Amino acid sequence: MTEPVAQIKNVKKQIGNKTIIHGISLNVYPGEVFGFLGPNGAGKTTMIRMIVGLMKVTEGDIYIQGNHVNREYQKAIAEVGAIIENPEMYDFLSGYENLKHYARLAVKPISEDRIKEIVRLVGLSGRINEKVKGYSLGMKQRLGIAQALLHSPSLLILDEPTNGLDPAGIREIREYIRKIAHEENLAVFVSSHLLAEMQLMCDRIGIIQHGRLLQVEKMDMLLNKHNKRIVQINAHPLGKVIEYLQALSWSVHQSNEIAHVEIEKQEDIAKLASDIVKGGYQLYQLNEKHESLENTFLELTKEEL
Ligand SMILES: Nc1ncnc2c1ncn2[C@@H]1O[C@H](COP(=O)(O)OP(=O)(O)OP(=O)(O)O)[C@@H](O)[C@H]1O
Repeated sequence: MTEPVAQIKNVKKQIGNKTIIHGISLNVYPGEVFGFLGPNGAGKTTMIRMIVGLMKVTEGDIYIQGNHVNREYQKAIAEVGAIIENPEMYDFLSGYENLKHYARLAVKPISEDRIKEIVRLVGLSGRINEKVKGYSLGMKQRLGIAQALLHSPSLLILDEPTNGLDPAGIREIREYIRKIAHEENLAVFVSSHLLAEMQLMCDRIGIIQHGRLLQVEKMDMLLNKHNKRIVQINAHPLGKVIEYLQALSWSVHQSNEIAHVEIEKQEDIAKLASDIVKGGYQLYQLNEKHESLENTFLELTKEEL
């Protein structure tokens, strides 16, 4: 079993008498993009600030490559590359000069080859000698990622990396993030409030709401689980219809005077209607409802009244 790069163990955060994070535990593994998904105010930035040691945990522990973030800060932080607010870049310098400047500030020496390799990885080789002021926002983001990766960290943390980007920019960032995770065997922890974006970028996601982690799941599992096709039927008498359908091996459950039947393909709809009528029951209504991940996410994070 691969060792996790980041281990978050029962972390709590309290500010004044307000609990912002209520005991979150999760691991992030090398080579994976882990999405931290939740609505605004859920606690994503607070969690990230604790992971990078910008904020103290109230309770619990965070380890990066086995180093405790508070007790072994220098060692832990050497393994982290992060973009938390917009990366600071000098507009009047070229992308390359910016990276050179950061390389000089680094604790460990960074080779010329490493700079070139990172520039290639974020797809800026052709434009790296141009001044940053001519870059698109997406290019600036990628330069920021390059800067965060210069010292070869094991964990890359990105807080809402697609904020402010146009659809083409979002797509680019998404593709580069996936590529970097896989090529560098890097653990990437990325936060967002946008499900559609996370769906395409992440290998696993954790859903956070009101400082609680509601669910952690592999993306493909989550999609399979929630991409069920459901047919809602209203038939009479409903209880009997449900028993009858279950006896015919349909997967049925009832909610609010409606029966929900799971189907796999289009033809199942005709078969279902025909079974009900053949059983001698009255079919009043039948319609398909797509249970998407989006609905599930909205359901999960719905504000409690
Ligand atoms: N210093 C603070 N004092 C009191 N409350 C705070 C403080 N910092 C954050 N909070 C509260 O903690 C909650 C979580 O905030 P946080 O910024 O972590 O959420 P988020 O998920 O990152 O949302 P967003 O995407 O809007 O930044 C919010 O309700 C916020 O108001």
